[in-house]
Amino acid sequence: MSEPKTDPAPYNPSHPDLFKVHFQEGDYSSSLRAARSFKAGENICHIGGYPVTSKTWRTVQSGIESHFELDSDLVYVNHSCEPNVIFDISSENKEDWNVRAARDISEGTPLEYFYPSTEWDMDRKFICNCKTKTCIGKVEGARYVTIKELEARGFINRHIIGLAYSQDAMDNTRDPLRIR
Ligand SMILES: C[S@@+](CC[C@H](N)C(=O)[O-])C[C@H]1O[C@@H](n2cnc3c(N)ncnc32)[C@H](O)[C@@H]1O
Repeated sequence: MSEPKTDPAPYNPSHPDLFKVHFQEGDYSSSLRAARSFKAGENICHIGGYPVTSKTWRTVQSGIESHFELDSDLVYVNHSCEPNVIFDISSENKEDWNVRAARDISEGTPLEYFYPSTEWDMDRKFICNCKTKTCIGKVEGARYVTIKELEARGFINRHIIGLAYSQDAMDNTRDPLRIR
């Protein structure tokens, strides 16, 4: 005899006054949309979560070998190569981890951040559909992006900058004539 069907738990928005999930049919096509407007530089909310032992498609990298699972609707923030929000997790104090508006954002706009600003080598890579002028094409993590391309995004977390410069130094030691 088959198990009786139970209804899935109803969606309970984590920050209804700030943003809401826009559920969309199809694999991973949902997004998070602003529930009000934000000014450039404005702190949108705190980034909270719990540490996990290995990275997945939904974790965020907070250090060279540390990853955490988001505890809110922020898990629905998609990637853009020209992002409108910043995930700032550079502080050693987790209380200071915040999502900030990278520019003015109007109500209803999808909130998107640049995934390589937190991720070095992503668990699941994908072809970007952001359709911006500066699109990097395949989103794999900062390991596969040049320092110039990273710095062009304006904000990259400290652990990623450290990893990128270490990789660059190692590459230049192997090939001193290489221009990155
Ligand atoms: C943490 S989830 C973000 C929420 C996701 N869209 C969903 O519906 O659950 C990350 C996944 O969303 C998709 N995604 C995010 N940004 C994307 C982009 N710019 N282009 C294509 N797929 C994207 C990818 O499948 C990625 O692995």
